[in-house]
Amino acid sequence: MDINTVNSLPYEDFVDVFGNVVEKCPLITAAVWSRRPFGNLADLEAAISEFIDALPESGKEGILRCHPDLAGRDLRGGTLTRESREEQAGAGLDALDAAEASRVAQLNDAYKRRFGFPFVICARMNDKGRILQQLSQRCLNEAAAERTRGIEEVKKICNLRLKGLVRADPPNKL
Ligand SMILES: NC(=O)NC1=NC(=O)NC1=O
Repeated sequence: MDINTVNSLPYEDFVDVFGNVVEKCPLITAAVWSRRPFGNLADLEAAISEFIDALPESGKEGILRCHPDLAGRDLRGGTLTRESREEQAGAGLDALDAAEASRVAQLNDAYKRRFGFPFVICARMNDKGRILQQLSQRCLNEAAAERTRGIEEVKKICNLRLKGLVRADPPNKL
């Protein structure tokens, strides 16, 4: 779809298409719809980013809490969203051996106990080795730093999901 088509979508279709670009946060999509027309994909990305940045810390933590654990209950139970399932499988998180699965679960729990929100990373930009390394390393950070970093990862996930939906190049004028 090109940006002209995006701009022409009625509200319901816009939310149907873009409602999960931020995992389980269709509110963000519903909010930025009124910012149309978007000049290009970067404008749409910027509108989402600006909405997120304007949230209070509690709102940012809420976005992080909407994310399923990596290699967690939702993956095991088959209740991941399509996007999340593809992302986690792409990083090999659906093929962990028992030791890896146990380590990820233990680190995810430790991370959540420490910060009160889950570890979030853009799975498509990492493989399982780096995700495990980041998970153990980021457990040691301060909460404010992890809230910021988690939101940065949310934006990376969002941008990749948007790129799968909207053609970045300007529509052909010819
Ligand atoms: N906790 C997470 O980081 N979840 C996820 N990262 C992704 O890239 N997809 C997810 O579901």
